[in-house]
Amino acid sequence: MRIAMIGTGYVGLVTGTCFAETGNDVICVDCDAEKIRLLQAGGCPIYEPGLEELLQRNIAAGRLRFTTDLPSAVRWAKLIFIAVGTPSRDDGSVDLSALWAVVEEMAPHLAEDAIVVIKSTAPVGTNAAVTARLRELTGRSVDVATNPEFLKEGAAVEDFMKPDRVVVGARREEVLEILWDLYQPYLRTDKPLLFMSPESAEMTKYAANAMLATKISFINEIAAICERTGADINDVRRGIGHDSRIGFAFLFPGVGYGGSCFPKDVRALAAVARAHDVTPRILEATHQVNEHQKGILLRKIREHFGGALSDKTIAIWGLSFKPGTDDIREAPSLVLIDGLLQHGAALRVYDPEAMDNVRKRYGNRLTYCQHRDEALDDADALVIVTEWKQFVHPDFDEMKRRLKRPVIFDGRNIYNPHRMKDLGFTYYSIGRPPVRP
Ligand SMILES: NC(=O)c1ccc[n+]([C@@H]2O[C@H](COP(=O)([O-])OP(=O)(O)OC[C@H]3O[C@@H](n4cnc5c(N)ncnc54)[C@H](O)[C@@H]3O)[C@@H](O)[C@H]2O)c1
Ligand SMILES: O=c1ccn([C@@H]2O[C@H](COP(=O)(O)OP(=O)(O)O[C@H]3O[C@H](CO)[C@@H](O)[C@H](O)[C@H]3O)[C@@H](O)[C@H]2O)c(=O)[nH]1
Repeated sequence: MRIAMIGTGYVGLVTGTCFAETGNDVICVDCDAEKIRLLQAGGCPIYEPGLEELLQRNIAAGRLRFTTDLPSAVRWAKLIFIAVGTPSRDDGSVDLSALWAVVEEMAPHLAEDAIVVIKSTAPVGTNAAVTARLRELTGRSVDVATNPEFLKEGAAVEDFMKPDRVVVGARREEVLEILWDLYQPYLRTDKPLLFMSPESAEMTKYAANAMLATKISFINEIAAICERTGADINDVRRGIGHDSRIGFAFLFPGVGYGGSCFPKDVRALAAVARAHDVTPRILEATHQVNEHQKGILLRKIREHFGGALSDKTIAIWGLSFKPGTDDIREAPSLVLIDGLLQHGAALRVYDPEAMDNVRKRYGNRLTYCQHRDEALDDADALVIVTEWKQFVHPDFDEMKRRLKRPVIFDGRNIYNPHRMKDLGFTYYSIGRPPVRP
């Protein structure tokens, strides 16, 4: 199948590469000329486990190409996926300007039998609006399907190759058949392709993200109650997770959800609800709890040091919004860094992949450390924001030698409080009472 992927970001690049892997001819398009130049030169603009190897293999096989020339790519392709960003506006509603720019630019170049597939997350009604606009621009009826993407960053290739399900919203059976054929290699076990209306497909994407975000805000609220009452959230989490009606997934307490999806999609669905006279009480609560949660580490740090931080040096481990990615969009680490800087603290930071992105944002206001342990040198405390695997088993003796004081604020509950107490640390975590040596 000849596929044009318009928008070569986290989703477009992973999706395009994975389509090439099953033998399709794919051309990835982006208006960012620098990104395309890097990809054409064999580089990879993002960190995503397994992606680079897959990219190289498919480029070498001649199945995967990159261009800024949207018209030529559209003329050549049978399937045209749109995977551009759909960010939030200030009021929480979705900014679809990139998607509309693509629709306007592609229209004159669409082949007679081309199918447009919206992969970007876009609110209910977008498919109908794009269909109507393409009819105006081309003077004929163009097939427009909605095929939301459910991959997670840090596990994007794995998620795309082995999806729990594929959702296709389309108005004609023939379109479904073509997309079924495309996705069949990824659905070889018992995983379904679910066919529905474009409206239901659009809602499914938002409902899935809102449900997952709500679980996280729920457990973070329970963690806050645990902390005040002497209960341990980790025991409570296990106590409820074993109930098969509840399960364990997405019930890890932490520093709030970040990333380019949950924050914006919860707000976007709330905006859609309000626009249709539905009061989105749960969605608003989910968002508010999360905003509050992003401040939890700063509150604990200030309380520990009695408010003043201007003579303190804080070490931070983990800057990306989750492990396995270099992405810092809406990362809780940024809220913490902004707060600590505002209170005058000096910061020594380390992340295995996200340092370049953080450096672009903060310049020389932070000290960037090459190695995990280097960040600890002469710091008054260590703060763990992202649970990268390499933070789980540090040398605690070395940690104590390097830190000015043996104090840890753990935003991801990666250590056992009893052990930390025995090792001589003052240890704060989420939803568990603090321990002191
Ligand atoms: N990141 C994820 O994990 C994820 C997962 C599922 C769904 N989504 C959704 O997928 C969409 C894309 O997300 P992303 O994280 O890949 O975004 P991204 O910002 O990483 O990538 C978007 C790309 O589109 C390009 N672009 C913008 N306007 C363009 C135009 N007119 N022509 C060509 N290229 C253009 C940008 O230069 C950028 O490279 C969003 O709607 C998002 O909500 C994201
Ligand atoms: O139990 C948990 C699980 C996650 N998180 C946080 O939630 C955020 C999002 O994590 P995750 O969902 O793993 O990554 P994303 O790449 O944002 O993926 C989400 O958003 C994508 C974009 O829409 C969807 O495609 C995915 O299905 C959906 O999981 C991160 O900050 C995590 O630290 C928690 O705090 N506790």
